[in-house]
Amino acid sequence: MPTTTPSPDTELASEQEHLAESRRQLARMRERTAALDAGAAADWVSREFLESTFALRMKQLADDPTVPLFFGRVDDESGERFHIGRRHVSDPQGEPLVVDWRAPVSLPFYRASRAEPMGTVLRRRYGFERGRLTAFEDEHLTAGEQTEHSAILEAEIERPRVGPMRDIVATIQPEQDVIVRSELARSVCVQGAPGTGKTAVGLHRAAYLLYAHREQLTRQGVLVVGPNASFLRYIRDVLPALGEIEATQTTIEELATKTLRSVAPKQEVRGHDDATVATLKGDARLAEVLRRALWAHVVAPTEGLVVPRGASRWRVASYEVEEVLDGLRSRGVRYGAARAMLPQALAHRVLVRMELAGDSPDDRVQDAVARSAPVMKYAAEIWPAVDPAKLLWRLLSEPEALAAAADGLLDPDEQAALLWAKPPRSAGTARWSLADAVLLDEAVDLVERTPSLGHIVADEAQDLSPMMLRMLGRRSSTGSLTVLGDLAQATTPWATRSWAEALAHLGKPDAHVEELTRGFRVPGEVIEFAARLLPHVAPDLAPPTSVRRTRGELTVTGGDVVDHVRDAVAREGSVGVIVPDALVPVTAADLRAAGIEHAVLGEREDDVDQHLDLVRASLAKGLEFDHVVLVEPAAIVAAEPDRVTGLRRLYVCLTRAVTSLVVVHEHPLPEELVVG
Ligand SMILES: Nc1ncnc2c1ncn2[C@@H]1O[C@H](COP(=O)(O)OP(=O)(O)OP(=O)(O)O)[C@@H](O)[C@H]1O
Repeated sequence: MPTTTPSPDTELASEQEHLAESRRQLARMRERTAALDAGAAADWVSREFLESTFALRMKQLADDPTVPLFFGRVDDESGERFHIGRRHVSDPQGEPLVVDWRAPVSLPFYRASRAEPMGTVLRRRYGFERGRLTAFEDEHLTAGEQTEHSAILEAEIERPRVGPMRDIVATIQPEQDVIVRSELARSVCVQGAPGTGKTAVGLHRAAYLLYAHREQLTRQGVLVVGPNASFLRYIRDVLPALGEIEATQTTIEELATKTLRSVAPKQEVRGHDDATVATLKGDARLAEVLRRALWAHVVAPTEGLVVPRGASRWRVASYEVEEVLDGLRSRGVRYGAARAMLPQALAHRVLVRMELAGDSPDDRVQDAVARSAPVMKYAAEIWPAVDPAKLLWRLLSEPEALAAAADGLLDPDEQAALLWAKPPRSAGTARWSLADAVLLDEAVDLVERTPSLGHIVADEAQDLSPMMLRMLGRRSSTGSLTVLGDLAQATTPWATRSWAEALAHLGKPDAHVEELTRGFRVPGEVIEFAARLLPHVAPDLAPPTSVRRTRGELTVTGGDVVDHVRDAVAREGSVGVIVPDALVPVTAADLRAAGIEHAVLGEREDDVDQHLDLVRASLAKGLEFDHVVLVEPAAIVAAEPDRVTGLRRLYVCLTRAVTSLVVVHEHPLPEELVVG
């Protein structure tokens, strides 16, 4: 057994002194940064850069007395010891008092075991109470101890959940750490049962990569993509708590809206597609339809090019122009880039004619010819500029345009389904749906290459359509991805069927797929209950297990929802009342009438900070609460377009509880949930 408190008082006192000294040194580092003067910079650009660098550094050096400066220690064989914390702290001589958890020397803290001690003789974990170091616990990795049980680790996993998600830096598990520290060039896909820490792992990987490749990733950017705004609010504090404020956190809808606004300012996603149409619009075949529709704008010339210059008239025959077009088409560049090359390519042909006639024109002549009115006009006619929004608007409005581009790809029924019932008069007045905006993103990229970021973390990726996956794929074409999800929790009609398929759409077919099955959220009794649905929703997946010591409390009952909520609210920790979407108004009214204060998730900016959240079933994904009151499971299932999706939605809702789950129902439970 590792030794726990009570420990020798002197050892505890010495650790407390180390903490106090680390805090003093952190304060010194902060003072030094505050005294740095950006005014000495040579010009305003450098000054702005320095000022923002100093401001960032000040934020990173902020000391929150409630957050321990270090949480662990490793002693190696040579007698060196390293205290491990969220940030690096050193003394004036540069000697480290605390090393960053992401530094290579911290690795054994997460990975060393008795079987593989990695040169480490001791691993120490610290217990804190309100920022005060109160206990420690040692594991001697080279001694012949048998049990690997940590009370401090267990306490961290068992702690009640309050407010937004917290970092897990003190307790990252070896199988999670392998993902967190996998190299930047490598794309990783994590399939994981509910509560196995996918979101946590993705965020910690972003923090790790930003540390290990700071300069590159600050330049190229890191993006975290989550399913909706409430989820982003739930995770928003994790990266800043790890000192990382550079990563952008967003949703697919926000990304698509940005694209929409880039072609049609002030536009919003306002339209709505039914499930069949949205699924069709999310189909990867649409990428080919768009590509064909765009490139069909390049037309074979009916006449050759004539360029008057001085007394001469230079001619390029139409068959030669066709050769030029073929050459540009086969270069593998975007429509817009190839279009920009056309005048020069035509001018080059004119130059060849001049040379054949005995002239010796130079580059300046070629430039002048390329910029001349006849060449520009001719080029614009055979290779016109295309507005991506108009391109899409035409495809969705004009049956002939769609038929021409979709021939052999979409059958007549599919084409009919895609067309707007009442086409808007112009692209500018269209009510674009989310699926449309995603198609627009594809069209924009066909015209002009979308810049790639350094790394993207895509959470709940099982719910993305092929076209949405392509959207993220093009934003990481030269970067890498962390793809997180659970096929059993897929609830969109266009959800992916397999990770191999999703990764192919993302352009990363070789990404490594890891599976996590040890659950840190849902206690045993609750996860076993939820897992009854697994054979019906994802028969190929391994059933999740729980590492929680407590078995949890599961109650399946009738009675008044308000009474159950009242009981839950009286307990420690957060409470989520998860109801079928349609029951939100009546449940909110009942809670109000009973004087129970609550927030309706998704309605307010501070929703995830509340003690009690009323959560519509369709918004529960990714969240967790100490106590969950789940109302009318059968109605949650019935609200979805098909049974499997309904059962998956229910599986998501059943797996949000950390301590207790009360299922309240009047109608019979779905039969898949009843065994025997
Ligand atoms: N190593 C760990 N130590 C302590 N807590 C952990 C650890 N890993 C995960 N957790 C906790 O378990 C809970 C679930 O984690 P997370 O939300 O990342 O899981 P998930 O796999 O994304 O779940 P879901 O599929 O339901 O969205 C969180 O409270 C997280 O802090």
